Amino acid sequence: MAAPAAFSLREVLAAFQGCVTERREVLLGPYLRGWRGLIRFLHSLGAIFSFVSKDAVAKVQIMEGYCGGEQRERYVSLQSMVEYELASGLVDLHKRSGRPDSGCRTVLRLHRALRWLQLFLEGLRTGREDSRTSVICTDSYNASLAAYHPWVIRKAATVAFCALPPRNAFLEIMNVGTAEDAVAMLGEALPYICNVYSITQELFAHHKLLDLP
Ligand SMILES: CCCCCCCC/C=C\CCCCCCCC(=O)N[C@@H](COP(=O)(O)O)[C@H](O)/C=C/CCCCCCCCCCCCC
Repeated sequence: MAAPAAFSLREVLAAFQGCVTERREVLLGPYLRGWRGLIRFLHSLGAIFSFVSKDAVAKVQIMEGYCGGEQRERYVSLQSMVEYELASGLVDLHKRSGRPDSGCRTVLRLHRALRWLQLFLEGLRTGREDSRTSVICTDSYNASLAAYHPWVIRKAATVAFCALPPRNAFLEIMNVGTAEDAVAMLGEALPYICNVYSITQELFAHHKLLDLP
């Protein structure tokens, strides 16, 4: 069996860069490719993060199922997905009904995680050489995703963060070159990630989809 491809920050950058169209639509193909790239990186951090990657993979798989399914033309962009799922009554708005998870609900979970990523990468980029990745990661998590997780997940996440390598070693395993090269590439990648986040936030707020159960 072929070994899984190594993580490439360049590919993640290209995916999030290619996500947004001139009409400010967010294309699901590149969006999910960006997530696949990030998950590859997570795998390289070891088994302690497997509870995180399992959940992220499950969510990406749900979306890939929709994007390759019978209604695939409705799942080209986040905008077309929201329009289709709302018009067809596919989204559980107040309580989960036992139906398959909607695309809107699933993307909302990834979208919240994207906010964590934005804060984490910005913390890494601007952090001092001797700053601790675990602290940057915990602070970013507490300022974003933690609000949506029960105690047991918050605890497990906080314990796992302690296993993260120091900042410069972390930057070096990004496969971009030196820590300085990685910082430069983060500076390039972040505006694209922020743009995808803001457009999605606006779209979900507009349709009152930010609290889906
Ligand atoms: C540019 C390269 C450097 C950074 C690379 C970071 C790689 C990160 C890859 C993936 C990020 C994690 C995505 C996690 C998605 C979590 C979605 C979620 O919130 N799920 C919960 C709610 O789902 P439902 O139950 O409502 O279906 C679910 O309960 C969560 C379960 C698992 C725990 C999630 C903990 C999240 C911690 C995020 C930090 C990851 C640590 C990365 C270390 C660098």
